[in-house]
Amino acid sequence: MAPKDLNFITGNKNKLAEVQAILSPTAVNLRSQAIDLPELQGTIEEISTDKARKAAERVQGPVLVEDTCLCFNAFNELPGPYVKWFLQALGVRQFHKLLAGFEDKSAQAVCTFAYCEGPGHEPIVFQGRTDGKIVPARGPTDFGWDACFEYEGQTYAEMPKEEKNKISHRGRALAKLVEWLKQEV
Ligand SMILES: O=c1[nH]c(=O)c2ncn([C@@H]3O[C@H](COP(=O)(O)OP(=O)(O)OP(=O)(O)O)[C@@H](O)[C@H]3O)c2[nH]1
Ligand SMILES: [Mg+2]
Repeated sequence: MAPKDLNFITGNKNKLAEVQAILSPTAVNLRSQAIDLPELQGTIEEISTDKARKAAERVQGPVLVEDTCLCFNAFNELPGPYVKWFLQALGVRQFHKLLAGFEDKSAQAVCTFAYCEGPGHEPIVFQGRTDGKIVPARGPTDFGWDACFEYEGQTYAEMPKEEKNKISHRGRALAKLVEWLKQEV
């Protein structure tokens, strides 16, 4: 794969750290600008592609953006793209109580990257999904809902970072992005 410059636009430093770690063994040169973009209400793909178009307009060049959803099966996929506001309102210690009245605690973490070549270009989407379940918080609480998302007996927060990145929604989405970059060159 030839070196490829990507400008990752995100206001979330934890996302950035994971993307840097996952892409570090590849030929991608990652830079980033911390811009908190307005987000549409809509399907996961609509939100990510709209975010990419807005980011490309803002920086007047090629951009990579990402939107993360947490979909509860008992909620028919909600809170999905709106999880940020639920987490902010409840805090990570209370987050699992959302599902208190439901037997089904299963959830999917969904990460959707959108790459846009520049203003006026159609964004391309790369999505990764990981199945897990929502549990009372265990492990460090410094990143989002990591402490409440259990995958095969461990919460994301309890896993060493390299382990999380291997099986995470973000790791899986970036594997698709890297495959695409290889074919592009
Ligand atoms: O425990 C977690 N493990 C993860 O792997 C993860 N990835 C994102 N998140 C959180 O889920 C919401 C997504 O919202 P989101 O995609 O709009 O992100 P954001 O607004 O923070 O940044 P950005 O939109 O500027 O990129 C925000 O609350 C993020 O903190 C995660 N939490
Ligand atoms: Mg956001």
